Amino acid sequence: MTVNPAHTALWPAPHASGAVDATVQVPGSKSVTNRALVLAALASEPGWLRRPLRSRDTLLMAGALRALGVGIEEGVGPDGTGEFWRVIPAGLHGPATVDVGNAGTVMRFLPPVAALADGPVRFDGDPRSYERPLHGVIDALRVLGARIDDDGRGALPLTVHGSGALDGGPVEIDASSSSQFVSALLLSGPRFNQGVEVRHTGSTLPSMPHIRMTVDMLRGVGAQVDTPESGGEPNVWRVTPGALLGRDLTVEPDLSNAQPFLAAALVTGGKVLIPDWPARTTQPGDRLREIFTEMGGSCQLTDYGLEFTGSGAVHGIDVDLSEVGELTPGIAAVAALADSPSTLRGVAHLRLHETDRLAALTKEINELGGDVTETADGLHIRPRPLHGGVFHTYDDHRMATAGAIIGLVVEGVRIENVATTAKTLPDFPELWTGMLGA
Ligand SMILES: O=C(O)C1=C[C@@H](OP(=O)(O)O)[C@@H](O)[C@H](O)C1
Ligand SMILES: C=C(OP(=O)(O)O)C(=O)O
Repeated sequence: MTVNPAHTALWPAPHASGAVDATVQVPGSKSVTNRALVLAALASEPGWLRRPLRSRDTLLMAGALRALGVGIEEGVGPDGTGEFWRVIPAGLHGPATVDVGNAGTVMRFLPPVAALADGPVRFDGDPRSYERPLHGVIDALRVLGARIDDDGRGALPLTVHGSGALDGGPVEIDASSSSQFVSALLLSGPRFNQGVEVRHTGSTLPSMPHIRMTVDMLRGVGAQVDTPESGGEPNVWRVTPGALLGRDLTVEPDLSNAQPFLAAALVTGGKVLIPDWPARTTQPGDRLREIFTEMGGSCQLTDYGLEFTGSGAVHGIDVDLSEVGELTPGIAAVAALADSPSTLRGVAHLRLHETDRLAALTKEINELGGDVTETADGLHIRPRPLHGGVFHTYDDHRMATAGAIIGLVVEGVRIENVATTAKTLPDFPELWTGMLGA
């Protein structure tokens, strides 16, 4: 967790002069867009993604698939339907080079795709990508028949020597450091000769909604998937080999990226409407309805979207976030402004996210006068009056949005490298000032 010396720009986080009252159109989900791209690339016919997220992580995914030979055409649909991407699957070819940036979805979901290519595919990325766990994918692919050159650390950089096909079959992995290991193997599973049976052997498994999203989207393109929830064995997922359909999919708004805007209503006692909030979704951000209600707000899901209202009071919370880890920075920011202490649990794996999120949140909130301590698997947050100062982001988009939440009620917060929000929400500064009516 080091401050990036290349990023000295400081963004004065806007201070809210009163209760916010805004409608915020949140761009598409990163997790849905990148799964949809992979599934469309592996399909046996062209497909469409409407309102895809255009951000660093999704453009890296699209760029990588193009490098492997997949056609991705971009366009704008008729009035009101927004942008679309048309994905035209093709034979997957190496040699190719993939830049994963610091995108967990790209570094985990694409090595199994590369194993199906007909030549070597080299994976590289940001310095932080070398530290993020990948052993679950590398070891599993070797068991399933792939040849991979790496430096033995179970991490990037590496080369997958695709041979045009992969045997597949049963494999055991420990996915306690990232659910994306499971998702990665399942997404390409229909294209393995024997399909895949993934058995998770670790003691914990984070981010279950994201695994459900993978299963749901696989079924949506015609794959047969057996899961623990559909009567299978606990911790075992089975994907049958078979062709995938091309789909016409409209991407839901990113509910985790809706978080700072909902938080704005909560901490200012205001009101925010997020249009197109899905009535049914696998996105973990949907849990915010419950979490932010417990922290003092109230919400109503209507045909227009989610209307979230702050009461003026912000309460602490004791909550297990293991299923929804990516919400932790935003919840920690709200908790630092609450009227009682909070305990956030079940998120030890966040130490290996974009940055060590537990250390980064502790340090940055405490430097504004807060009282946060790290626990073995989370944070203990005792609210104290905060003051302005620099909020470092460590190349982590969710640190930047967490700092912005605090800046709404604490004057003089300056966010270092707010541009890091481009990972999943390039328009964040404009959406944020727009919400405040600036
Ligand atoms: O599959 C996905 O789209 C994601 C899974 C989660 O990863 P971990 O299980 O590694 O936390 C989540 O934190 C990440 O933002 C997106
Ligand atoms: C953990 C995250 O991303 P990634 O997909 O890179 O793991 C995140 O977006 O909070």
